[in-house]
Amino acid sequence: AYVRQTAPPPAERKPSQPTANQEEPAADPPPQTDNHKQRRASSSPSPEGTPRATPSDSANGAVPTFTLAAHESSDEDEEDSLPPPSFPALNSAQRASAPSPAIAMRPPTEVLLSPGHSPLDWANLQRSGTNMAGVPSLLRVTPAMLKENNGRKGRPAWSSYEGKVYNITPYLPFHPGGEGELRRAAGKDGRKLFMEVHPWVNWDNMLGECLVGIMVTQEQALPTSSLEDMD
Ligand code: HEM
Repeated sequence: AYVRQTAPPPAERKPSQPTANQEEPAADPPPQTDNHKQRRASSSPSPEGTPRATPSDSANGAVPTFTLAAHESSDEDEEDSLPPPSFPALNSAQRASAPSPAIAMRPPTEVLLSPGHSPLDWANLQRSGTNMAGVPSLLRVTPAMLKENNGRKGRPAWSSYEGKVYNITPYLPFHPGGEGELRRAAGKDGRKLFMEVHPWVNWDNMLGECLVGIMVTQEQALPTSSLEDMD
């Protein structure tokens, strides 16, 4: 037969059940903040409301109430560590209802992506493992090569981000900010433009299958000066 182990002392049990006993009136409540009182008052059982267990019905009355204060403060710690709210979402009410100049840093961009070019379509294409770099193997890309591949005159559009070079050509019709905006980064380092608009976007996730290679200096690109030869 199953024999129940001796329960741990309440002080040890409490942290794993942080909210369980919050609404139970304590026999002898400790001093509390106003905020705490309000919360408790709004959730306290009324005689006409749903019947609730009274302290005498359960062992909860025995739980030391000082842990409530401990929980309260840990609550605040969690809130403090949350990241700040991000820029208003495209579909947020703040944007829709005449945003204040202080909040709207620039007007919302209305970009209509052609059918089959939604973010989900791009995600599926990336996941399919299709190599979209347009090169047979990873290259060492010199500044001159990057500049050359600017998407004009039938050439591919490359763009570098923190030393990695991506072929952004296949992504152009998928870019939620529009093809024209993305083209501004063609043939150059796009990090600054990128970070000004959407620092929350992860370019390596988005363009992993478009990786062309890494940036090197002109000298590093020369066969005679590769790292192996220098040893
Ligand atoms: C190649 C790297 C880039 C990738 C992977 C990329 C990806 C994205 C993604 C995923 C969004 C939607 C963001 C969201 O809804 O939160 C977006 C929006 C946008 N992107 Fe890019 N982007 C890139 C480069 C750029 C560059 C270089 C510019 C500007 C020159 C730019 C301008 C914009 C704009 C204006 C929007 C619309 C944002 C809005 O209205 O909230 N993007 N981009």
